[in-house]
Amino acid sequence: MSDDEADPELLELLRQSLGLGKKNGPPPAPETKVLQNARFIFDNAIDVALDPRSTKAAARTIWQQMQEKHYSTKSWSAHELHPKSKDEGTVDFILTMDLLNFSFWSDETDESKRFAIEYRGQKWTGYWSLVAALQRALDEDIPITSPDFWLDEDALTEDVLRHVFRSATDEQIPLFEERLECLREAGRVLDEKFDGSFINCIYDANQSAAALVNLLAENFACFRDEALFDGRKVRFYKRAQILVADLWASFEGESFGEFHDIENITMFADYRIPQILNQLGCLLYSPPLESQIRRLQPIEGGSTREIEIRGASIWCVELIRQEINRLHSESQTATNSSRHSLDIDRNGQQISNLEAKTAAMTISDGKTQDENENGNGNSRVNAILIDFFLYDTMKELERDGRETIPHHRTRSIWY
Ligand SMILES: Nc1nc2c(c(CN[C@H]3C=C[C@H](O)[C@@H]3O)cn2[C@@H]2O[C@H](COP(=O)(O)O)[C@@H](O)[C@H]2O)c(=O)[nH]1
Repeated sequence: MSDDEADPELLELLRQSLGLGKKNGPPPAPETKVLQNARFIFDNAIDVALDPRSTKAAARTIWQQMQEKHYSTKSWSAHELHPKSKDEGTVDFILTMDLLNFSFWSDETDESKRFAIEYRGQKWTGYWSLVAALQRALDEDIPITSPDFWLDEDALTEDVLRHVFRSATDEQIPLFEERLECLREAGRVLDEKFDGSFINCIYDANQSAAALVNLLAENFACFRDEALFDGRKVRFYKRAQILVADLWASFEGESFGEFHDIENITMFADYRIPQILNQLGCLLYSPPLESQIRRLQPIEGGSTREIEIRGASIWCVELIRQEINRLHSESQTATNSSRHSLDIDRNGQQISNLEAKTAAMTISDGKTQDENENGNGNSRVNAILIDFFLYDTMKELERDGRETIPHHRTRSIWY
C-alpha cells in the first residue's frame, strides 16, 4: 500500500465514530411527550403535591379491586351504552364521542335540574349523556357519526344538533356552539386531508398509539390540548389519548384497536380523576386551592393552578402504575417459586418441576398466563385500565353520595 493511501480499517473506524455514511437506522419511535411534560409540571408545582405513602397504598387497593372485578379491555364494551360491534361504525362512533367528550358538569346545584338525556327509559347525565344522545340520534336515523353530515350545513343545522342534544330538563348541554364547531372542523379536516374517513388516520399511524395521538393534535385544532407552564409548552392531549384508548379497549387490542405502543398512553387529564386521587389521599391541594375547589369557584383554563392539577394527576397515575407493576412482578415471582415445590398436574400425577413450570404457563384454553390475567395479551396493567377503573369508581362514589371533595370547575373543550 503506498504511503498516501489510508488504512481502510482505520477509515471505517473514523467514519463510524463520526456517524458518517451510517445506513439510516430505524426511525425513532413516535412519542407524545405528555408523560415527560407531566413530570416537569409535577416537579415545579406549587399548589399541588403527591403523597407517596397514600399513592403506594392506593396502588395496592386499586390493583386488588381491578383483579377482583377482572378489569380488562372487555369492561369497555360491557357498559350498557357503548357500541358492541367491532366494525367501522364503532370507529366512527368513538371518533364522534371523543370529539365531544368534554365539560358535562352543571352550574345547577339542584341535581334534578341539570342537563340530562332521556334514553331507553333512563335519564343520563355527565359523560353518559353524550353517549346516550349519540345512540338516540342513530336510533332516529340522524347520521350523527358521519363526517359528511358534519360538513353539510344544510343537513347538520344548528336546530338538528339542538334536537340531538335536547335535554330532559331546562338546562341545555354546556358549550353547545363549541361542540358544533368541533364537528364542523373535524369534517373539514377529514375531507381535505384524509379522504373523508378517520379510518385513514388510523392507517397513517401504522399501529402506533403515539403516532395517532400526534396526528390528531397536529391536524385537528380541537384535539390540540396544550398549555404554557413556566414558559414551556406542555401537552395533555386528553381527548386524543382517550380516543386511542377507547379504540384499543373497544376492539380489545385488535383490528382498528391494535397498537404496539399502547403503554405510551397516559391517564386522561379530566375533572374526575384528580377528584378521586384527592379522595384517596394521593393528590394534595394547597389550602387556597382546596378552598377554591370546595367553594365551587371556577378555575380558569390555562391557569397555573389548572395545569398543576392536570399534570400532577397524570404523574400520580404513572406512579400508581409503576407500583402496581412492582406488586404484579412480586406476585409472579412468588407464584413461580411456589411452582418449584411439589406439583400435581390436572390428572393428579406428580410431574417434574420443569414440566410443572411449562404446564402452568399454558392454561386449559391454550392461552398463556398473561392473556388470562387481563384478556388483552399482556400481564402489565397500563395507565388506560387504571384510569378507566378510577373514573368508573369515582362515578360509583358520586352515585352513592360518597364524594368527599367536589371536582374542580374549569369550563373547557379540552376535558
Ligand atoms: N380520565 C377519564 N375521563 C373520562 C372518562 C370517561 C368515560 N370513559 C368510559 C370508557 C371507559 C371507562 O370505563 C368509562 O366508562 C369520561 N371522562 C371525562 O370525565 C368527564 C365527565 O365526567 P362526568 O361529567 O362525571 O361524567 C369529562 O371530562 C370526560 O371527558 C374516563 O374513562 N377517564
